[in-house]
Amino acid sequence: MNRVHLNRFALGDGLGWHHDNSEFFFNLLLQQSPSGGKFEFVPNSEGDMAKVRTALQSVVPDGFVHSEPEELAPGGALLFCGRRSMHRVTPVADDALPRMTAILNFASEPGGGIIEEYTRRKFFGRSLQQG
Ligand SMILES: O=C(O)CCC(=O)C(=O)O
Ligand SMILES: [Fe+2]
Repeated sequence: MNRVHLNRFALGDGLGWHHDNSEFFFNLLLQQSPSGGKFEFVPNSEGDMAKVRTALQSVVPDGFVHSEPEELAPGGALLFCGRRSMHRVTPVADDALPRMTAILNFASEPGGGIIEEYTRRKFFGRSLQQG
């Protein structure tokens, strides 16, 4: 395992479409929002610009975007290859409960899949590195 982080998505928070640079992650759902805050993905989009462009359009064909299973409840988990399949978290639309996840990222080589300074700041708003 190369990295662990906790995500908390409150009202209006989401995460845009992206591919991860880790090999895969274990995503433990701690709390789900009643509305929005859904994990969505486009299977096998890595290197497929047509799929990437389609996902970025406002209207996508039926069945193009997949979602985490409806029955995934807090305490449930996903094993996901975020390098291979573009994914996002839709904005949370309810201020009663934030979506909260614990993400364990795995790399096959020591030091692999480390996220760069720019991405750390964009994702997390801060970084341990100075400057
Ligand atoms: O919090 C989630 O459910 C997914 C987060 C994610 O895609 C990531 O941390 O790279
Ligand atoms: Fe991700």
